[in-house]
Parts: sequence; structure tokens; C-alpha cells
Amino acid sequence: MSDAAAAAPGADRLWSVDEHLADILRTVRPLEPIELQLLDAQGCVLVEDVTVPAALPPFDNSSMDGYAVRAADVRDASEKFPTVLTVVGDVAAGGDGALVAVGPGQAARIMTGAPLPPGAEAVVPVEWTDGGLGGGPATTMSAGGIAGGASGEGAGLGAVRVHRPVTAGAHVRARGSDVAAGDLALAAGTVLGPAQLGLLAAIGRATVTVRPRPRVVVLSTGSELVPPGGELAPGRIHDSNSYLLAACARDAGALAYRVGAVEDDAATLRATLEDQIVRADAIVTSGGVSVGAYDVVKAALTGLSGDEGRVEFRRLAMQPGKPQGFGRLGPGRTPLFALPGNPVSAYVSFELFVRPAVRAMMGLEPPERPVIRAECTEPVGPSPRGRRQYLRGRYADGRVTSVGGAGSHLVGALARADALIVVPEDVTSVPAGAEVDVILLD
Ligand SMILES: Nc1nc2c(c(=O)[nH]1)N[C@H]1C(S)=C(S)[C@@H](COP(=O)(O)OP(=O)(O)OC[C@H]3O[C@@H](n4cnc5c(N)ncnc54)[C@H](O)[C@@H]3O)O[C@H]1N2
Ligand code: MOO
Repeated sequence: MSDAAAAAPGADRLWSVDEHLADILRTVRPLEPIELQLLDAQGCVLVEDVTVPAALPPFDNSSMDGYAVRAADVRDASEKFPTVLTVVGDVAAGGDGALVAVGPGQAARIMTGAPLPPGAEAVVPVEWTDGGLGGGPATTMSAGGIAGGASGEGAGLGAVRVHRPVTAGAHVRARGSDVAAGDLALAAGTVLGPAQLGLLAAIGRATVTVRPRPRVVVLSTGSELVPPGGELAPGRIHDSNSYLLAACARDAGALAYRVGAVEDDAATLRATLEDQIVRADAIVTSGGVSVGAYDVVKAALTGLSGDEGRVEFRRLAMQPGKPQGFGRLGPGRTPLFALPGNPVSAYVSFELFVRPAVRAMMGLEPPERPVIRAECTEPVGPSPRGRRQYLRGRYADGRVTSVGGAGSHLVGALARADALIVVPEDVTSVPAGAEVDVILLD
């Protein structure tokens, strides 16, 4: 929490959604950069400028399977009057083009990606030749003569008839034509997707320095909770929140550690948090933040001091998601989000508050999901005055339809939704055809 927020009488006033989010974003910090293997860095923000150490391609090479030739030799080639060249060797990708030199009247069979041999200036695609078979235009190259994938000696020797001329440089990818040595390959701040990781690998980088994915520990609380797959005794329900929230964390970009359900006992919860905090960049709990007799998160984390950290429990002017806890735990001041237990409340709270925090920790900008305007296909409401309501909806072609009702236990409707419809604090109902803000969820 920021000092300003810590000084505010948080427990007895209603916080707006925007104030709560601003407090969170003031509090969380981008994680310290670390060096990661390329695939571990996917989705992360680069913190270094990466320059190209050596040109790409590193050597002139063929873009087609065909024959490396001297342009002057094939200047007059046509199907009617083919130019006949002596094939002096064979160059495969990975082969050493320097072993075969192409002199006047000569050609070398060459495969896509293979280095252009000395003397050759261009490549004639095999389809523009007889493929060395003495017939009409070839469609493929025969396998003969590329033994071992190497080049040179004894390979595909004979004659080839060339049916079309090529100019110097035709079907040749020049050294450095992609990126040159010293070029900026990727600037600091770039988010590493597949193409960026491909470029890094192509220029020979095995590791990069990035802001890592936050490690988010997810635990749910409630003595009524039974893991999925377990038998439900009377009064028990399955723990869905730890799965829901761990999945949310992964979806936001974090590495999620799902702890599962902790019973409603403050000492057990404190001990679990102590165990877990060593592997956490952030902690997310669900349940136990309201005003019930067994509100264990509130009981365990209220009144912390000094190195224990500080967690503040608040009421927010929103629905669902009214009761929330947020603060920092332990000497490392690990951000802790205590979300309400109702599954839809937990989900909406994660989307609105934890997801932006995760993204801010990764250095991703902007941290929030995009909000668009959409027309309501049906009336929406009622919505409580003074609270910003987030209804589940389905969005298509600029229009949104509410699914399920406002109840924060409606996980069936949540699973059908792909958007959140935002009904502002001062609006209690929205007529069909009116425009609303919609948060797209995927
Ligand atoms: N007298 C009042 N009661 C309640 C208020 C209030 O202001 N005054 N607020 C309500 C609101 S709003 C919410 S949200 C909930 C929040 O309660 P808690 O965070 O203390 O959550 P629990 O009581 O532990 O659980 C609420 C509900 O959700 C179910 N649940 C909890 N954890 C899970 C889980 N991991 N998987 C599936 N379902 C879970 C739990 O069984 C309860 O049904 O408080 C209202 N009450
Ligand atoms: O505000 Mo609560 O989070 O509706 O269920």
C-alpha cells in the first residue's frame, strides 16, 4: 500500500474501483531483470538492447533448389535453344560452397540455403532446366549426387540444359540482406513473442535479460472446501477458486503455484503463508474477507506490524467484489491480494486488480485489459446505486448480451461469458440499445 492509502481510514469508507487499483499499481514494482533461456523468456519484456553480432544471412546463399551459374553463360538460354552447362558439383545446405568453383560454362547443383559457390552469380531454379535428365523442364531435383549432404566431388555430375536466363543475384539471398552486424535486433522494452525469439536464436543468442514472470501463489480458504475429485459430505463444496485463480494468474502471464484450500483456522493460514512466501512474488487468497464469524484471512492478517507487513481490508464501491484485502506481507513486502470467496467475485477481482499488478510486475504496458464501447442487445439491471457493477456478458459485432444474473455464485454463466459489462456507479439500469463499456476477456 502507498503511504497515502495507509494513512487513509481504509476500513470504514467505501473505496472506488479506481482508487483501489491506483493504490495497487503505486505499490507493486516491476520485478528485477534476470537472464533466461529463450523459451523461458517468452511473453517477457526485454530489458537490454540486443545488437546483431554477425550478419544474417552469414553468407550468400540460394533461395531455390536449382543450379548455381554465371549469368553471362545463360544470357541467351531459352526452352527452344537451351544453354548446356557442365555440372561440376553439388552444394547442399550445410555444405561448404567453397569446395566447388563454378567456371565459365559450368554449373553446380545447389539446394535452398546452401552457400553460393565461388564463381557463381545467380541460381537457375530446377524448373527452368531439364534437371540434368536430358528431357523437358524438370519438376524436382533427383536425389543422386548429394550423398552425405556434403558438397563437391562426384556429385550429380553431367550436363544440365538451362531454359531461361537469370541476372546476377537472381535467387540469391545476399549476406547481410536480412540484418547487418551492429544493427539493433531488438530494443529494450520489446515483448518477446515467437518472432522475436526466433530472431534471437537466429543471431545466436541462447539467453536474454528480461523481467521474469511473477511467481504467484494461489490459495483458497474455507473449511467447506473439498478438492475436485473428492467426495462431497453434506454442506461441503468443491474448491473451484484455487483453480480459477491459478488459471487467471497464468493467463495474466504469471507462473502460478496453486496451494489449494486451507481450513478456516488463522494459525494454519499464517503457517501456510509463511511456508509459501519464499517462492512468491505475489500471493492471492480467496475467501474469508467479509464480516462472518469465520473470516479467516481477515483474522490472520489484520493488525500485522513491522516485518510482518501490513494488509488492509476494504469495502469497494463495486459489485461483485465489495470486500477486498490488499497489502504487503513479510520482510520482503510481498504483495498480497485477499479476494472475496464468491467465485465470480474472486474472478472479477482478479481481472480488475491482480491482473494489472501481474502485468506491471512484468513491465508490460498498458497493464489493463482494453475497454470498448458496445450496444446492449437487451435491458441490463437492476444495478445497485453507488456501486460499479460488472455483469458477465457475451460480445459480438459491437453488441453485448448479459449472461446469467448479478449473483456472484453463478459460475455456469461465468464460463459462458467472454466480456464484462460495466454499469457505472450512478446508473441503476441500462435500456436495450444503450451503449456501455465492455471489458473483453479474451
Ligand atoms: N453480512 C454480510 N455478509 C456478506 C457480505 C456483507 O457485506 N455483509 N458481503 C458478501 C459479499 S459481497 C461477498 S463477496 C462475500 C465474501 O465473503 P468471503 O470473502 O468471506 O468468502 P467466504 O465467506 O469464505 O465465501 C463466500 C462464498 O464463496 C464460496 N467459496 C469460498 N471459497 C470458495 C472456493 N475456493 N471455491 C468455491 N467456492 C468458494 C463459499 O462457500 C461461500 O458460498 O461475503 C458476503 N457476505
Ligand atoms: O460483492 Mo460480493 O463480491 O457480490 O459477492
